[in-house]
Amino acid sequence: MIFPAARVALRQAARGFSTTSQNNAKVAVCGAAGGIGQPLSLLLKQSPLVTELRLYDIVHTPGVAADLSHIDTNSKVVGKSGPENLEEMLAGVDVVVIPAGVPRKPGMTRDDLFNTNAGIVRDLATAASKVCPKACLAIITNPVNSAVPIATEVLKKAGTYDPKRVFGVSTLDIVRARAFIGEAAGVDPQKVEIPVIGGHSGVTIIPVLSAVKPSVSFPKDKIDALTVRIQEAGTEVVKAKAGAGSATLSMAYAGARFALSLIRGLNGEQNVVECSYVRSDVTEAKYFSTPLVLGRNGIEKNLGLPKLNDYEKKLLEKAIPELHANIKKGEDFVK
Ligand SMILES: NC(=O)C1=CN([C@@H]2O[C@H](COP(=O)(O)OP(=O)(O)OC[C@H]3O[C@@H](n4cnc5c(N)ncnc54)[C@H](O)[C@@H]3O)[C@@H](O)[C@H]2O)C=CC1
Ligand SMILES: O=C([O-])CC(=O)C(=O)O
Repeated sequence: MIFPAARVALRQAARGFSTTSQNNAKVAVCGAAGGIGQPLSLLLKQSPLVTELRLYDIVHTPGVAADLSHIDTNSKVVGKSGPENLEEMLAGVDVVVIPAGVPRKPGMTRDDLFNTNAGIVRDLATAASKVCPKACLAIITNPVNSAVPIATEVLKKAGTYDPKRVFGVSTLDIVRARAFIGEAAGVDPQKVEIPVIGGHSGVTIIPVLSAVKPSVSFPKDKIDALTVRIQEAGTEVVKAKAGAGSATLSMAYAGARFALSLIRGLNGEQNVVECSYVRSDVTEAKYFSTPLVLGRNGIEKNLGLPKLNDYEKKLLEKAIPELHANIKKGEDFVK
């Protein structure tokens, strides 16, 4: 006979929610004092899946850590700033989330951030390769399309590269697509499922509206408008913030969702699926976002391209040359 409490514990363990040894995720946030880093760290502090939160930035992290550490959840928070403390903050963590670097101002493209942010991503990946070589890296820093190849080349040089563990975070594109489709179709956005594939900038963002669940049928002009809005949503926020940065709160929400999905996969939970920009042989582009099953080793399985209609195939054709250029720029920076 199994007691009810034991039955619940077994069921929870099977779903990866055990509160015993499985639930022991150490997460580092690099760029933790920034516009994304602070609310992202708050959301991670709220999760029972995170047992230790390490906050790193070049400035202000001790204050952010002191503040968060007063929250009555069962995780330890430490925060140190300055490059001399970077390796200590990363040592032995399971997941490194990277929202470090400058954001856009109106009139800039994500690629305009390359010169400043490329070196930041390179240095953080270098430190990770030394002190947490098995960690999953979740890169939020723009331009994501080039930042993931940069991290990859650094890890390859260090001999610690595992393509199953390096992710570009494109979750905000899915979050936005759900919000906009929910609004347009009059349905609860939380019930909307949609793959957004490709990369994370302008035409490389490909919402697969033909695959929306529950199935909705929009007229052609609405499909055009929704597609462009999802592709340009980052710019919509940059314009609205009028010089005060880009999306931070929605990105923190999306970044926390992605980091927690990674941890659920690492914990052995089944059927955790997220789209993310990763090393890929699904299209001609070396890196591409498609739905992935996340598991104990990072990517368990790449679910590949969803079925595309002719309109979406044209979007894909337009995305590939830009992805090639963005990827090459990132690779060349490290080589
Ligand atoms: N992937 C995505 O969907 C999105 C990406 N982003 C990108 O995220 C990045 C951060 O954006 P925000 O938080 O708004 O910027 P922010 O300027 O508010 O914060 C960035 C933080 O990074 C820190 N930083 C700078 N150099 C660092 C280094 N070497 N090591 C550690 N930390 C360092 C800064 O001190 C600052 O606290 C930008 O590149 C932005 O374009 C923003 C929104 C969505
Ligand atoms: O637009 C930006 O610069 C920030 C970003 O990636 C987004 O909001 O999607």
